[in-house]
Formats: sequence, C-alpha cells, structure tokens
Amino acid sequence: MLELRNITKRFPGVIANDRACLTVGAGEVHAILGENGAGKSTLMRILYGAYQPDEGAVLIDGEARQLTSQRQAIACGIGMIHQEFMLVQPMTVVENVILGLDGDIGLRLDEAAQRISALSDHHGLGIDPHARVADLPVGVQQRVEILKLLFRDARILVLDEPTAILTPQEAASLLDTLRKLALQGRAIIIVTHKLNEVMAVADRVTIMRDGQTVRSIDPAQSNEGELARLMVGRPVGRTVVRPKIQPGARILSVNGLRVLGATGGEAVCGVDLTVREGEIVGIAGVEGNGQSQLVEAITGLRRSSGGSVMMDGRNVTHATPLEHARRGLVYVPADRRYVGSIAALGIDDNAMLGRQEDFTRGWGLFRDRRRIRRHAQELVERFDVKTPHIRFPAGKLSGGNLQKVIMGREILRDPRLLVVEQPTRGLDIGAIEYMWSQLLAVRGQGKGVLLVSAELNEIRSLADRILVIHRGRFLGELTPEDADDELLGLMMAGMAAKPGTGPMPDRPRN
Ligand SMILES: Nc1ncnc2c1ncn2[C@@H]1O[C@H](COP(=O)(O)OP(=O)(O)OP(=O)(O)O)[C@@H](O)[C@H]1O
Repeated sequence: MLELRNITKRFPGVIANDRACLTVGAGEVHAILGENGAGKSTLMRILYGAYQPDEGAVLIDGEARQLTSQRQAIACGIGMIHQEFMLVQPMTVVENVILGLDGDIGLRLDEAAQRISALSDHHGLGIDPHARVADLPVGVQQRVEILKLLFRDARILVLDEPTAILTPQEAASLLDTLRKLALQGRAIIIVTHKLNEVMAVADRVTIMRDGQTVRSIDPAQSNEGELARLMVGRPVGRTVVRPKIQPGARILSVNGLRVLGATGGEAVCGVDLTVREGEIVGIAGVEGNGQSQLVEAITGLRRSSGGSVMMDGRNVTHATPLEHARRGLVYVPADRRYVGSIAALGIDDNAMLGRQEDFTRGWGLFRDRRRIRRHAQELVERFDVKTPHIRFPAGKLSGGNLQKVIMGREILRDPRLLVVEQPTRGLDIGAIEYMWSQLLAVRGQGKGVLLVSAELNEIRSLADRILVIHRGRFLGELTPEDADDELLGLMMAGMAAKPGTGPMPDRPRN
C-alpha cells in the first residue's frame, strides 16, 4: 500500500533522512523505532506532505506521488494523528470532524452526525457526535481524531506516540482499535518509544538510526532487549535502583491549595502535599486533571485562589518565579516547545535562560560568551544532545533532544527542589535510563523532587510516595509497592480510590 523509497532529507548541517526506506502493506501495523533525532518525525512529515524529500519517492499502491501539502496527503488516503491533538475544545465532535472539509457537508450537520455515529458503531469507538470535545476524556478525544481521519476515508493512518498520555486501560483499548482498523485492510504506522507496545501490536518494526532505516523485522522473531540494542547500539534496560534514603527536613509544604481553571471552575480543589529532602514525590494522573495548574501555582506562574505554599518554612504562596528560582526551586514544564524554551534562540542561550545574570562580565554589562559556550557544551555532552553545534536553534531540535536540553538546564542549576512535569516524554529508552539516574542523583544529594508524570513505570521506579490526581483532587497516597498498573490506571480514570480514603469520585462520562 505504501512505499517510501530512498528518502533523503537534508537541513543545514544535518542529514535528517538518509536513503530511508519503508514498506507497509494493507492490514499491517508497522512500528517505527529509533533514538532521539534518528529522523522518525522527518520521515513522517514527508509522508503527510509537510516536508518534501530532496531525493527519493513516495509510492502509494505502487504509484509515485508528489505530496506537497497535508491536504494532498489526505486526498491520497494518508492521515496523521499528532501527539498534541488538533481538536477545537469548545466545539462538538461533529463540528470538529467536518472542520476544514470542502463542499457543503459542513452545512449538513445532521447528515455528518449520522455518518459519524455509523462509523463510530462500526469501529466500536463509542463516540457521541454531539458531545463537546472539552468534556471528553483524552482517550476519547484521541478516538475523535481517529474518527476524523476515517471520515476522510484515510487508508494509511500515522500515529505519533499515541499512548503517551493515556491510562494503561485506554492504551490497551487504543491498541485494540488499531489492530481492528488494520484487519479491515488499512495500514497503520505508529512512531513509538515503547517497546512493549511494539511487541504487543506491531506486525513489523522498522528501526531508524542516524537518518537511515537500519532494519525491518517481525517483532515476534525478536524481543525487547534486541530491539533496544538495535536502536541504541548497546544493551539498555529501563530499570534503576532507588537506594533507601531516610528523608530529611521538609522542603515544600502545600496546604489546602486551590487554583481556578481557565473557565472559572476550580482546577485544583484544595490539595495538601509535602516534599522532604531526599525524596521524590510522584503525582500520577491523566493530563488535564489539574496537575499543571497545581505545579504552576507552586512555582509562581499562576495565582492560587486559596491555601498556602511554604518552602523551607517560609510562606511563598505569592512569590514570583524569580523569587522561587533564587530559593532553589526550579521547574521543567510539560510543554517544552512553547513554555520551556525559546525556539529561535540557540541551545547556548536556551541553556542559560532564567539565570542570565550568572553569565555576564564587566559588572554585569556584557554577556560572557565564553562561559555561555562552555556551559552549553557541558550540557550537550552530559545529556547527549544530538545537534550539529551549540548555536543550533532550539526549535529545530528533535522533540527528544529539546527535552534533554531543558531537563539538563534545570538539573545543572543544582536545585534544592526540582519540579518536573513529564520529564522523559518523547525520550528514547537510552535517554530515559540516563534521565532517571539524574533525577535519582538529585534525590541522592538530599534535594527534593516533585515529579508529575503520566508514565506509571516512571512514577513507580522513581517516586518514594505516589499521589494520584483526578479532577483536581488527590484520590489517595500509595507506595510504589502498592501501586500496580491496574489500580493506578483505575484511580487515574477516577474509577477507584485507595481503600479507606473516602468516597468514590464521580465516574467520568465515558
Ligand atoms: N526544520 C529543521 N531544520 C533543521 N534541522 C531539523 C529540522 N527538523 C528536524 N531537524 C533535524 O533532523 C534530525 C532528525 O530529527 P527528527 O525530529 O526527525 O528526529 P526524531 O527521530 O523524530 O527524534 P525524537 O525521537 O527526538 O522526536 C535532528 O537532528 C533534527 O535536529
């Protein structure tokens, strides 16, 4: 159904794709695996018409096609689901699905709604065409994205890290849906860093390294260890040892914190938490349950509407981010592109963001270029950032490499309290292993870490205590030993509370 033949794509100083080849048949789920910066996103962008290759060809049903826009890719039956959904939240499902379509279908909402219902029933997606997208859990929103593509008769579906923000139950159900879509004769391509998913769902996996497609194999003939080795070039495991540490003094204590959301309702409904020296406290939850507002209020980026935040015994409820930074609180936001970095600036300038005064000379009047360069160089080397040079614009780094820059920047600041959201999202397994060891090293130095993550394996491996957040409330505190995937997943979906922690919350709508 699809063939990418000897695709080469160059950017100044980088060969992102180097004679890459990929063949995907009807009925096949094909996984693309590769280290950060290996060229996966670039290859997929070529497939859906966002980039044109310098050399090589895209063949669909054996015919060479020029894909010069996303619209053209869709017309050829290729649909893409990005990690960040492209849905308009206040609009209904049907409005979202028909948005951007040519012709007068947009005027015939009822007809579109009927077709959506029929498609949803046929594929077991369970979607109400009249539901408002903002009211749907993320797992269902993702199914709306799939439905949008099915509505446009997509035969080749490309999904970028599709399970990154799903609960284990939602992830399992998505993989099941993908299998079914393939069985109906579609071709499904998933770009993923999760080897267990590759093993569970893929018929074939293509491994990319340095822009080249180095191997295409049947995962059933392989195992996770071999895939990791093929991808990273050395054996890796995602296990780390969390040595026992007696926690010390209380660094952070949050009492009854309340934060308003964008629509005026409460995003955080009076939560308590503490982080002590030598402790990693994990907040597990599906994105959009108040965790971002909570950490933004703790770090001074958002005003709280009630409650208090104390750091090292001082009331810092209304401190500014700069005041927090001076007390040693640093923050890594989930949104690395728009909040965590400045796209047009080089890695060197991004590496000193927030502490520019430390990199000056001549009574603070001039920037100390040599120190800036040395610092960026250390960051790039220590965190293995793949880049042609340190002045390379952050916005042009691959997702995983940008994540390394931001995490590295904050860890090198030697924080007293590190607040991190989704620290390893988009990182390959080699980089995850390293980042986890760095977070444990921060803990080992007697610092505190507040870790917000949707990755259960990450939370369980790193956290000394786990709080599960749902709709702005903590549903209970677990130890990593208590927290199995099943219980955590149900709690994250709001369908279970830790026994003995009070009433069950409302069941989500879907
Ligand atoms: N617009 C661009 N300009 C310059 N270089 C780019 C551009 N887009 C990507 N690159 C470079 O191409 C290489 C491959 O990047 P790509 O995003 O395809 O990697 P990836 O495998 O998707 O990585 P990740 O797993 O980190 O998302 C990287 O070195 C990246 O810096």
